[in-house]
Amino acid sequence: MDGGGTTRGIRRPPARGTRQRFTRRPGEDRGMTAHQPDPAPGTAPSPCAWQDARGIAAAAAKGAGTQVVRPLADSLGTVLATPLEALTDLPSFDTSAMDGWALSGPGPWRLDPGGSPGILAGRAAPPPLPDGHAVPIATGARVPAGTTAVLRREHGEVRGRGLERDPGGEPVPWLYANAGSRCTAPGQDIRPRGQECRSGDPLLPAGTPVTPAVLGLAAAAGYDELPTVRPPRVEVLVLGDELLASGLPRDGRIRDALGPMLDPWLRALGAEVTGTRHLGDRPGVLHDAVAGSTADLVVTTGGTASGPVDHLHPVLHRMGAELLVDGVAVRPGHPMLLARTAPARYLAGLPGNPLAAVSALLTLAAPLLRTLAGRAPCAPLVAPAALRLDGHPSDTRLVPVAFREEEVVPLRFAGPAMLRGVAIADGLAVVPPGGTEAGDEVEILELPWHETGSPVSRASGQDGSRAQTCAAGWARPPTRSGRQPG
Ligand SMILES: Nc1nc2c(c(=O)[nH]1)N[C@H]1C(S)=C(S)[C@@H](COP(=O)(O)OP(=O)(O)OC[C@H]3O[C@@H](n4cnc5c(N)ncnc54)[C@H](O)[C@@H]3O)O[C@H]1N2
Ligand code: MOO
Repeated sequence: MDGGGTTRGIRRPPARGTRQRFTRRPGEDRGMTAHQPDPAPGTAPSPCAWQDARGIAAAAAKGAGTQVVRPLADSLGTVLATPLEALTDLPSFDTSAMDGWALSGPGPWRLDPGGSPGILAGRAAPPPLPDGHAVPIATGARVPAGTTAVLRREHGEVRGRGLERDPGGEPVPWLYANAGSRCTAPGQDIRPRGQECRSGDPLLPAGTPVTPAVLGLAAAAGYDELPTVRPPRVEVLVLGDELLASGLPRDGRIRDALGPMLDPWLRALGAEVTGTRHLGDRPGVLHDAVAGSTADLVVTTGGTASGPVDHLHPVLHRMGAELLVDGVAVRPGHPMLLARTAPARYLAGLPGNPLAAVSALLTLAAPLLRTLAGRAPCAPLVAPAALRLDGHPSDTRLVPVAFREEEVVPLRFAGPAMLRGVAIADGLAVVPPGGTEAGDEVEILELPWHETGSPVSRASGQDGSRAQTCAAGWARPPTRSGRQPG
């Protein structure tokens, strides 16, 4: 197992560790479990410890996911809303596992003359096979009642027996197992009905991501459609009069780096992005956009601090929104916030500095979306750091890192306003206050583009149950990105 104290490398420790990490301290359990009373407006601790902020975000939307039944073809990339039970036995009849002959009893076996192709897959129930007889059979065909075994074609030979002739004068065909063949033992090469599952057997739990293999299993088990969790709908509101949508920075204005980044990143986290709008810095426009949004989650960028045109807090206050997280003890991104703007409607306020926005996306939006999308919590990934990771005196730091063999190395250009480091990163290291020494294990937040082919999948091969990554991946069906909300 990979949970032993001596195991090194990039790995997922046992889930028990996850729960310990989210252990609540007295007075800080607000929002940590479903069905707990909501916090009173304005009582969110400020700033909130990073792990607590993640826990609050994960728990805030418990039970808010919506079930939708979809045709199989439209279910890829979603998550099962309910357990999947077999609608049939699998196989649903005793099936030949090989091309050859169905046999009854010990050989040699009498064959019907005429060289018929015998029993083919997809045909109705064949007549019973009398003792001492054989009949040609194809892989996947129903074996007739009375069959004791299937003999593979390469293990048998058809020939006459002495001078025996049929009424037409032709040699009577008999089937002989090849000399030394031990391939006629009872049950040989027969897949018995119900070998894989019985009707009603549980196949997959709720929360299972619908992968191509799940689609195949569901089809085999009799499903035409699946109960799935509707992907959470997210609207992105990009704030800032200084932002340009194209071209080179000019006249003190800069390119919007977050609009192009957030749409696909949110989709990779399992969301359906209904649109990205640029609102500038007008409080009335922001108010109307947030209040009028029908999205499950509104993600705003910028405006979280207390500058002259930072309107997010006043707008949320005017709306009577409930601040679940108002500032997090994390660098970068400490002004990030999470609010409930209406029942089952949330707003994640990402700071404007681009790496701070990434930090907030992973700290607040990702766990909330994971819950809304019906996905089970993901065991954290840990890895030893190749170098010392400098820490903040009192806050958690999130540092872009690259996987190198079985370690992670911190990357340059990791300032709050920079994206150069994270653009080549495999994950963000979670550096506790005070920092870590070279060789210390740190938690890693994976980035969705390193879901496959990374050392993660190799390291977690010791335990297949933990081989899934936290990201939802890039395989979701195309979205209506850019569409204005209706
Ligand atoms: N007096 C204080 N000032 C600031 C504090 C503080 O604690 N006290 N915190 C700083 C930190 S940390 C951050 S992060 C920012 C957060 O600011 P806002 O969320 O209000 O963001 P803005 O002021 O709108 O923008 C900050 C910065 O980011 C640039 N930006 C904004 N949007 C985008 C975008 N879509 N693409 C690229 N760059 C963007 C914007 O031009 C600013 O340079 O507050 C600090 N101030
Ligand atoms: O959150 Mo800010 O970007 O740390 O500087």
